[in-house]
Amino acid sequence: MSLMKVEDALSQLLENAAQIGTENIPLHDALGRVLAQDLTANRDQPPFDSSAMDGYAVKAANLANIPVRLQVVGEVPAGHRFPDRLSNREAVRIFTGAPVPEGADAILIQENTERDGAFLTALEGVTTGQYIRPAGLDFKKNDVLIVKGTLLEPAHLALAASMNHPEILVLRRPKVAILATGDELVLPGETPSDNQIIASNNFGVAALAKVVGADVLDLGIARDDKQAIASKIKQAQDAKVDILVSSGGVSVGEHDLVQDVLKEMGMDLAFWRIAMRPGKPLMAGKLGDCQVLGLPGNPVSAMVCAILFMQPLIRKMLGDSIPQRIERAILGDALAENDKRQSYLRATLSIDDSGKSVATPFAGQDSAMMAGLARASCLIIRPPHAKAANKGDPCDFIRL
Ligand SMILES: Nc1nc2c(c(=O)[nH]1)N[C@H]1C(S)=C(S)[C@@H](COP(=O)(O)OP(=O)(O)OC[C@H]3O[C@@H](n4cnc5c(N)ncnc54)[C@H](O)[C@@H]3O)O[C@H]1N2
Ligand code: MOO
Repeated sequence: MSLMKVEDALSQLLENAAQIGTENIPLHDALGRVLAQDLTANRDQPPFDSSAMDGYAVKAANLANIPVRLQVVGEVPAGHRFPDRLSNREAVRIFTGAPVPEGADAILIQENTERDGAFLTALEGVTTGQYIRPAGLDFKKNDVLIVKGTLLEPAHLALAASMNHPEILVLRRPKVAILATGDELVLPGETPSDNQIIASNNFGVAALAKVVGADVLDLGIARDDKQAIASKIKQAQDAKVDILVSSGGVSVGEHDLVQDVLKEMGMDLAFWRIAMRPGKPLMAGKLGDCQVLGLPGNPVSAMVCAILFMQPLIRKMLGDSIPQRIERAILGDALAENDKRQSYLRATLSIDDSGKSVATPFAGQDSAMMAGLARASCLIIRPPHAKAANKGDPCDFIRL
């Protein structure tokens, strides 16, 4: 059976990915979410000419010759307003953020004054407009300040608050169900028999889904039994998940039942078996509206396929126009000629003396070895049939 090219499989998967729906959420919950509509200011900021300093609101022209004595006719803290108009040779005690009284056109900072009861002496001159923030300086009502599609960061939330939006329309988080399959698996903390191992894929794959903005439903482990697998898949359907990600049971052995069960439940198979290492048995399909990814069971294969396919799928659903980022480095070690499968080699990243990124592959690349994956900081991409490469040759990589 021929193997599909990685790039073809990925573009087919992403082509089928519809953008997720929207929901209105409180601003406090919006960190890391994707804005679903342009956000428009509901008011001017500041809404009035306001003082930028603690000091005195004055007429700049009165301070042409200093020192000069002015009468202090009132006081205006932030949140209040001076009720009258300032006359010549008058000043109003003012604090940062307070509205500038009518008739005043500058703020004299208090460090440049001497106060003497109801009078002050101005020791320095001021220019017109000094230390006044005019109304609308930051933004004006109806300005679009955060555009649709923005990944919301802390500064966006502060800005949205000052625009007077208590709630915000964002893309829903894609819901991802995660299922492990295999008689040999038990959960961490359970007691494995002599023939069993601890299931690890759900934990790594769930985390990879969460970091790109998904909600995860962990379905646990299904035994290698059609009924058991079908009942877990039914659970995912009942929860109306957007993506179902299984691991294990997608290769060619008699106990690899996942694809059969899914097809019996109505899945349209999109592709199965990719020219890549690790991850050859990767499978994808659609079960109703739900995208299905069948990851291989080997722990590194499951993680690498989740990075290469599941994460871009989630990102695409969240409107990311570049769902996968490929960077360039030079090799920190020589590599042998590659065969027909595109390889993803666990490697470390460093910076050499000239500032170039250097990717150095590990010697051991077995797809069952998790310790190495946890030490890796990138995956070097080796195209099919790549010629032997020397240390210092260029390479592509995906950052982990
Ligand atoms: N004759 C062939 N045999 C295999 C082929 C092939 O093309 N022809 N492909 C190999 C490749 S490549 C991979 S990758 C594996 C993947 O097979 P499955 O997806 O069917 O996975 P399993 O057989 O169920 O498990 C493989 C391996 O991974 C362990 N595993 C499974 N789930 C978990 C989990 N949740 N946490 C930790 N470890 C897990 C499982 O115990 C097995 O050791 O097939 C090759 N065979
Ligand atoms: O290609 Mo399989 O994914 O590990 O070894």
